[in-house]
Formats: sequence, structure tokens, C-alpha cells
Amino acid sequence: MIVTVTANPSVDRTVEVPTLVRGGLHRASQVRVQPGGKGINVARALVRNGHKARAVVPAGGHEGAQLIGLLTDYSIDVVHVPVADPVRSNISVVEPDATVTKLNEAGARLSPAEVRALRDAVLDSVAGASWVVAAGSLPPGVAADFYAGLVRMLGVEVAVDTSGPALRAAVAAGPALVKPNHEELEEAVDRPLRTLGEVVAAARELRAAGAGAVLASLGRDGALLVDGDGAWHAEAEAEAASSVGAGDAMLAGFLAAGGHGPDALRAAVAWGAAAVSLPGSTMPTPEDVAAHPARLHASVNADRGITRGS
Ligand SMILES: Nc1ncnc2c1ncn2[C@@H]1O[C@H](COP(=O)(O)OP(=O)(O)O)[C@@H](O)[C@H]1O
Ligand SMILES: O=P(O)(O)OC[C@H]1O[C@](O)(COP(=O)(O)O)[C@@H](O)[C@@H]1O
Repeated sequence: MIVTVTANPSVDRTVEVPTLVRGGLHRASQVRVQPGGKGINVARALVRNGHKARAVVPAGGHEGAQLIGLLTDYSIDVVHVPVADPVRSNISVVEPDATVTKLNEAGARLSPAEVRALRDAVLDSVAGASWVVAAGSLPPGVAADFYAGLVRMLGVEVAVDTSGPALRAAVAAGPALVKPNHEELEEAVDRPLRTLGEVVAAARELRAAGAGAVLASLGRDGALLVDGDGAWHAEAEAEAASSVGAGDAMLAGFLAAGGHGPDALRAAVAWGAAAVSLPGSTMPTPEDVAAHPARLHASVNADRGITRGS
């Protein structure tokens, strides 16, 4: 079983519009309401592919009730930590060419007692877990070292997918795995990364700072895995519909395939490509994954440039 922790969940609304014009009126052609937040999405992808997942979710207000209600449609073991502030709503605007514009709220403010309750719920939920995934931004009231504290406290392999100061703090705590995307990795090393070679060098810096392995997602360029045994690059073709949640599906695929090494990277990239081909943050089925086989390159082409965006 894999346990996920989403300190800042959301009710995701994905709105499709013909073209996004700043200041304009848009009539949405499609609206999807789905449970969101990175750990929740990882759990959704896992159960869709026959794996067991437990999701620890702080949720309050009407929106929290809506989120917990939406989650009952999935076979996820949900550990609900009641909090006072309402769950946020994140809006993704998707255009026909799959360009996504995201509007993410800061999220529910957690009191010190609620932060303790969330941490205790995680500690009480991890018995028998093969991995714990700590993922997404931290809401107001939660210190930047929250995920770092979990890494230090849990006697289980922890994968962290977050950004900014929370990522830096988590890396220093020595997690088994971090999953930055291109922008998050650039922010972590504070410089632009234009080639695969530069991404490998940046990932090695995160390893030197404490991360066991770095799984860097690179949109249409697939992903790079850098661990103590080497560096690998894999990619898969996809006709992109919506990149929302693709990174979460990718991390789920990596862990479902064991969470280590090039075979897990190949699975991760297939899951990511399958997710990006589906609307909203819909998670892929095994058939969707099988339709997006990934190529594992014999070596990393260090000079190859990276395409920006998904
Ligand atoms: N246009 C695309 N074509 C093929 N695969 C894609 C595309 N966009 C994303 N992916 C897959 O989804 C994964 C996650 O996408 P990415 O945008 O890097 O992550 P995040 O959603 O975390 O920002 C990538 O590593 C890749 O496997
Ligand atoms: O916690 P953050 O960084 O605001 O991100 C939360 C958002 O990211 C998502 O988990 C999607 O993740 P990705 O597109 O980065 O894979 C949404 O479900 C959610 O609204």
C-alpha cells in the first residue's frame, strides 16, 4: 500500500474554452469537477491501476464535504482530518491546443492544532506502507519544513513532490525520492536548465544536498531519473489534451513499478503520457498506459535541448 499526504487539497475545476483572451468573456464548452491536490491524484492513479492507496486529507467547510464526497467515487482509503477553513478550488483553463492556464488558491489556513492533527494522522496511517508520498504546496499556517519533518519521522521511503522552500527543506531531510518538474528544478538550483545535461547536473546537486533519487519530469521531453547508480532518460508520444495531473500520474507510475531504477522510469513516463492524453485531471487506466509505451534511451543525450511547457 502507498500512503499519500496532501496538505493542500482542492476541488479542481477544469474549464475548456475556445481561446483564452485576457479581460474577455468566455463561455466554457466543458467543465469538469474532480478531487485535486497532488497526493490525491497520485492515489487516484494508483487505484485506477489496481494498487492500494490511502490518502490523508485535511478538509473543512462545504468544499471539504464536496471533496470527501467526490473521493467516495474512487476506491481510495481516505483518512479525513477535519479542519475549520474550507478546501480551496483550483481552476485550470484548457484551450483546444492543450494550453493550460492554472489559477491555484493559497488554500485553507491550518491552525497549529490542525497541523499537529494532520501530522499525527500521517504517523497513524503508515503502518505497512511501502512508500509515503508527500505532495503539493503547503497551505497558510503550515511551516515550510512540514514535509521535511515527515521525512525525518517516518521509517518508510518518502517521495516528495513540492516546490520552493518546502522542496529545499525536504531535500535536506534526506527523502528517498523527489519529483520536481522543469520549473521546480530550475527554482531549486536557481538557474535556467536548457539541456538534458544541465538537468542531470541539477539533479546531482539535489542528491548531494540529501535526496536519494531525483525524478525530473520534463513535459513532452519525458523524464530523467538520477540516482546513485546513474542517470536515465525516457519519453513517450502523446496527443496532449490536458497536462493537469500528468506529473502526479507519472509519480504514481514510478512507485507502482517499484520506485527504483530505469524500469520504473519507463513505467512513469508511460503513465504521464497516458494522463496528458486525457481531459481534465482524469487518471489513466491500464489500457491507456499500454497505449503509450515509453522509450528508455541507451544513454542521456546531454546536449539535447528541453522544450518549455507540456
Ligand atoms: N506533451 C506531452 N507529450 C508526452 N508526454 C507528456 C507531455 N506532457 C507531459 N507528459 C508526461 O507527463 C509527465 C509530467 O508532465 P510535467 O508537465 O513535466 O509534470 P507536472 O505536471 O508535474 O508539471 C512528463 O514527465 C511526461 O511523461
Ligand atoms: O498544491 P499546488 O502546487 O497548488 O498544486 C495543486 C494542483 O496540482 C494538481 O495536483 C495537478 O498537478 P500537476 O498538474 O502538477 O501534476 C491539481 O490537482 C491541483 O489543483
